[in-house]
Amino acid sequence: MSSSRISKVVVTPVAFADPPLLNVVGVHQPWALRAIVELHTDTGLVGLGETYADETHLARLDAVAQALPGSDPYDANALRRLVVDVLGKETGGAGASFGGMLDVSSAVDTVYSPFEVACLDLVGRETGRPVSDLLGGAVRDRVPFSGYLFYKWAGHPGSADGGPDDDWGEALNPDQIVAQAKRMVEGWGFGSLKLKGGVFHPDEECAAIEALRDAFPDLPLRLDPNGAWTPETSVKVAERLAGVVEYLEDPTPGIDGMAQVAARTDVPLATNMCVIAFEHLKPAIAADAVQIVLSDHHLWGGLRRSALLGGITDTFGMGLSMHSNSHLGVSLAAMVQLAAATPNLTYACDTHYPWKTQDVVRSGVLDFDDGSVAVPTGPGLGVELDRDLLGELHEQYLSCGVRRREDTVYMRSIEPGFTPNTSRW
Ligand SMILES: O=C([O-])[C@@H](O)[C@@H](O)[C@H](O)[C@@H](O)C(=O)[O-]
Ligand SMILES: [Mg+2]
Repeated sequence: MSSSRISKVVVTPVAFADPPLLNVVGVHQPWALRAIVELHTDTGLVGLGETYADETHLARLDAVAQALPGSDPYDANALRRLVVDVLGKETGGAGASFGGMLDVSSAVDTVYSPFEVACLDLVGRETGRPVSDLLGGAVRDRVPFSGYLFYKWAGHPGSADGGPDDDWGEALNPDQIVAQAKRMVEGWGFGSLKLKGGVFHPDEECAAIEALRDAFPDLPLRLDPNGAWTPETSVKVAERLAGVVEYLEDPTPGIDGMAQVAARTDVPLATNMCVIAFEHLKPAIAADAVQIVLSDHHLWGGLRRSALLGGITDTFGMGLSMHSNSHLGVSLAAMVQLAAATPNLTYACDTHYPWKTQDVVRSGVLDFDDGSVAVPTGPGLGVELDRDLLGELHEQYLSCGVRRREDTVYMRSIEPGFTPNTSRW
């Protein structure tokens, strides 16, 4: 049993510049929000976690933060009980939604996650072992990621008061998507590519995938329209892209819809939308609705519960990949430690990392080489906060005016008639 106790908890909301990336529900706002969690111990250690920073979520994090001092960082079960208890009092256990696309059935897993990660970071620092060791040991020394391609505008309309433009340029047709992919592959070495769809008619998005196939004959490809298509359209797309994509991700909403598609195609179906909690696994497996689950420690209740998810997918012969949202280096370190200790990670992980230009961690640890990140072998997560950068990104949070992710609201401020494309085609 450790002698260290959590003595102080600091939750810092930060904002970082985000390009106008398009998706089924709208477009990314000029600023993406994250919260950095610091757990300080009475022995002078600091453990780190990172999560979403929508204001409802922040209030829940703060409520847990107030109750945490005095806790034992080794006692994950007590931490979980504390989160359940605090959220029960504060919220009645209501769920959460991020960006109008990611719903969580219970806030407990999402709130618990950054504290669990920070506790594991602390335990790793105290014992001198990387977090991957605390999850069962690394089975790989590098973690592969896929290049995440987005349709996007050249810049944020009205960016003078909205935030800085990016240097990626416009990507609204197959040639521009191929150019974006070339930059990703040349700059980062990605060995697979994922296109975020749900923006244009499926024929246009299939044409982009076919252009990527011509440009990169050897790279596995994925298309994720976040449920923009009906089951019927999904089957047609699967027929067209059979042998071209390694999987289709959430072509249509819901376990029932995915099951209808899966029954009519051999193209594997992946999800981070219809299986987002443990209670969804049984009906999805029974209906053979999905062949690949995208884990995400931010949403599935931390690293150990994500490892449990990996065991369940293995048991049922399902594939396993990893979901991402706009994130910073603490999250990347946690993703890498988890992936390192997950034997059955059957696909390269998603990451939004190339889209950001700012971070809160010291550089030089999580560099991409050949599309993969070397697993840090030092104590804990293996990353250190840069306090100047943390302060800078916190100032941006205070001044940017964004308090929650609202892709649809932001899109409507530019295209007033916009309605989300869910099940549109
Ligand atoms: O960043 C985005 O716009 C993505 O669409 C993200 O919100 C999704 O949650 C995610 O990447 C996905 O795979 O569905
Ligand atoms: Mg997805």
